[in-house]
Amino acid sequence: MKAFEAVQHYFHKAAHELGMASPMRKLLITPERELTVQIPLRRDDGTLETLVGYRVQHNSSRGPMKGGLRYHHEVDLDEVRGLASLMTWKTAVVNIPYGGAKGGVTVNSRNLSKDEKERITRKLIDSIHQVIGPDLDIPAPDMGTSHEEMAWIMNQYAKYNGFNPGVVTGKPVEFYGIPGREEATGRGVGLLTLKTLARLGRKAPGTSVAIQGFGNVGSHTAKFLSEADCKIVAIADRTGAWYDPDGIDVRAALKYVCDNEGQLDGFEGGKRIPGEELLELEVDVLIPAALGGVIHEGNVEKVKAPIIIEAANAPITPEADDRLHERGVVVLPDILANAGGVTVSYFEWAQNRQFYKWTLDRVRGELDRTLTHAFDEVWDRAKEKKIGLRTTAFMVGIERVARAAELAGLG
Ligand SMILES: NC(=O)C1=CN([C@@H]2O[C@H](COP(=O)(O)OP(=O)(O)OC[C@H]3O[C@@H](n4cnc5c(N)ncnc54)[C@H](OP(=O)(O)O)[C@@H]3O)[C@@H](O)[C@H]2O)C=CC1
Ligand SMILES: O=C(O)CCC(=O)C(=O)O
Repeated sequence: MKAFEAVQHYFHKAAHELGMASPMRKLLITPERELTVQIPLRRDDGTLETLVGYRVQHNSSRGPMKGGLRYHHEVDLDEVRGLASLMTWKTAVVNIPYGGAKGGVTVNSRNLSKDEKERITRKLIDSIHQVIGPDLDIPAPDMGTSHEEMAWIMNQYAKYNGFNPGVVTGKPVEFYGIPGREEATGRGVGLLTLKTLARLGRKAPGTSVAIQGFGNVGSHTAKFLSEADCKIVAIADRTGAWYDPDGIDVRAALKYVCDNEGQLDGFEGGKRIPGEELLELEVDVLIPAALGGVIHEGNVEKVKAPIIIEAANAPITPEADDRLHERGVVVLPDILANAGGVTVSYFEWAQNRQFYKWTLDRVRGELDRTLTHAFDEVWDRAKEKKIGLRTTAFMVGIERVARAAELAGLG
């Protein structure tokens, strides 16, 4: 199943539980606008490459559309469509006043110099500046992008539309960003992992955790959970996976990637194992925090963890999700588990609009409160109605979006 079809599958499952009629389903599932743009890239060596970029604006019923920008060689329109629609349900589950969007450029971000990344980012904004804006569509970081690209977006957008820092979130803290955005997704994943453990009557200290992906989300998740005395037994990035049943020294791993261009290659704090084996380890908690579709029909029977927290977007295919559900594996779905990032993006946007600075304590406090509320709502309803956590999270999101669409007169 392709990315957008997979999200539609979950949508229809939840819409069925809600008894939603098909005209409303059609309205909510159909993206409002999709843009495909050409990005000519002059490489540092003078050669010309033509890249393709996308921005899909899925739904604006609840407010300006919001979602990250991914630079990855597997990006295509279908993937961006799927991710954009996930954003619609994610912002609704945590009840922040946004719709959903996502963007991407098909390029291997690891093969780009900083100057090349800057040229790509500015060209992309040249092509989409009319359809983004603080009241329209607000990009943010995702795989392969960081605060640097967000600063260039703010600057390039200003050339067309004037200074307005609320056009993009995830900016450098000293350049209209907010303290705590960089850690926010991982902090949220960590916090909701602890809440899941607590609801299952398990204690955090000593809980073994394997994390796939050691970029923004994976590394901050590892840090948060190791500080909560969980035992991080495996970590991985594109260069491989590292395993130590006694626990990896997360601080050493963080320092290592900091000193080695963001990658774990050469890290000596664990036994090197093939990347795919990380997903099959006997651990209490498995946290995919990299690509989509990594748990699929081909490997789902080998996945042994009783708890999976979806830090990545769409890391489990629907076929594998069904099997995990049948086996009683607890899966905390992406639209709830990784919503910490967009939640703090909302705080950044609000701060930008007020020209007022929030403290890190305030950001963390509000983030924890927002996520706890959303988690409790989804968990309690799922248990009460005996419906899976993913379907329940979609139901909560869909209800809010449908209600807004009706109130706006579109229903
Ligand atoms: N950034 C955010 O705020 C949010 C991100 N997400 C989702 O979280 C996931 C990770 O995003 P983010 O951390 O921002 O991205 P980053 O680009 O910061 O990091 C991605 C990480 O995944 C690793 N990776 C890539 N391919 C593989 C692979 N085949 N096997 C193992 N590891 C791999 C990368 O390794 P390497 O460095 O070697 O390339 C890197 O460690 C994505 O699914 C994203 O959509 C969700 C919500 C918000
Ligand atoms: O911070 C944001 O606005 C979006 C983050 C994102 O792309 C995501 O949650 O998948």
